[in-house]
Amino acid sequence: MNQNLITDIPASLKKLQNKILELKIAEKIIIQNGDLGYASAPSNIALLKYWGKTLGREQIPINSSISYTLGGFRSFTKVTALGRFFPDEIKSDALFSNQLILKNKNNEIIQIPHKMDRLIKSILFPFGKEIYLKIDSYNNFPTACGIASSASGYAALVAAIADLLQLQIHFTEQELKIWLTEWSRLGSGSATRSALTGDDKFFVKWETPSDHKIDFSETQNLKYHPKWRTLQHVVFILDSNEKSTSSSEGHKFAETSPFHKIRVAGIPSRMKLMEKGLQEFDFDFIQYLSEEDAYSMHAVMQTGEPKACYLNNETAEIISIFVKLRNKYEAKAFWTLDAGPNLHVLFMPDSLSFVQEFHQIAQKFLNRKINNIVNNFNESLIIGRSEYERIENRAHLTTTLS
Ligand SMILES: Nc1ncnc2c1ncn2[C@@H]1O[C@H](COP(=O)(O)OP(=O)(O)OP(=O)(O)O)[C@@H](O)[C@H]1O
Ligand SMILES: C[C@@](O)(CCOP(=O)(O)OP(=O)(O)O)CC(=O)O
Repeated sequence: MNQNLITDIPASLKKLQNKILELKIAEKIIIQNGDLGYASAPSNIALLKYWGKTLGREQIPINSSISYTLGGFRSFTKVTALGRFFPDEIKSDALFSNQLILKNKNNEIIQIPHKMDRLIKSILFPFGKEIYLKIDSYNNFPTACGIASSASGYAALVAAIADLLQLQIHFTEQELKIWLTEWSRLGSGSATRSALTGDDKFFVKWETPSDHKIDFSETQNLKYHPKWRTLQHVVFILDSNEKSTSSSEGHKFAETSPFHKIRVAGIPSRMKLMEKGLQEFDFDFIQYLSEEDAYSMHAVMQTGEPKACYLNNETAEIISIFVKLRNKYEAKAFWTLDAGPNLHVLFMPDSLSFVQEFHQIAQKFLNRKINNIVNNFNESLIIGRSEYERIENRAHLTTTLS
């Protein structure tokens, strides 16, 4: 097996790779030195979490998940085709991993993870060694600390390559959807939930196949009651340092926890209940299901071997403050966590004063300032330069609480 290429790709995606090859041979897709591709993808926060993968399969989750799209927390990615011959300025950087160079907003070169290198090589397989990519990518929020930067990062990268290849023209809508969601999944599981284009992608479901021999995992937007449109989201940053165990590493230990099987067995019924709660606007039930699943995922993380504790003492302390205060005010708000200590709070607009008071009390209790980022923008994945520029000018995150 070639370790540098993803081999376990679904038949539907293989078919699309063949289509790209045919288009290339027919000279309908011609990529020249300097050609560009642009995309911007939102992050997402799972309400029912993906934790653990199907053994022996590439990025097939052990359980289905549901997420809320964080339209304001975005990755912005530009890819440049370099062709076989690198310009001198790139050569002098001398830091490319055969297929790509990743740069951040300050033009600093970032180490390219092996899994990203492998993804790009696999996507560009129909082009052999004809295309090398320069990648400029940045996030408008802290990276790798539990705000799912891998979700937006990989979805934006895949979509920018789609733009470079002009797949919006060459593929049908359904083909483009499969191409984007499946390559994003193969990059980072949670990225598939950030890879849907078009309006109204607030809540997204990613389903594990019912039969584990099936190679395809479906991602789709969920129907929801229109009242959810006013849902607000803020993340309280307790620690913005990169976590020591990446989510990808953490998934590997999930099944060593005695609670893992129990959690996974309960997910199908919870999925149904959550879908119903979203359709009917049963806020209290969504609150209950989300908080329970966040606790149960972290219980699995903390009881595996080796243990991965993504939380810190402050997280537990401020959750306790949150819950006590919510009970007092009967506020419409709930918390959730990713693989990190930072607290995500989702709430209805009439509970804003509760969230502000919670913030004040939590800061007093911890005796320090707690930075927060408010998600103030709703937009799904966008592809292409003009849309990228439109979004880049508008998607500024603000810290508006108190
Ligand atoms: N803009 C980006 N472009 C490309 N890759 C990115 C980008 N942002 C983040 N990544 C990749 O995602 C990795 C972070 O992924 P990881 O799963 O560890 O953290 P996370 O996404 O914050 O975690 P979680 O999904 O649990 O919240 C980074 O180390 C980097 O490799
Ligand atoms: C805790 C989570 O955020 C885990 C996300 O895991 P990743 O998608 O980051 O992992 P890989 O597939 O290995 O890239 C929960 C979730 O987003 O569902």
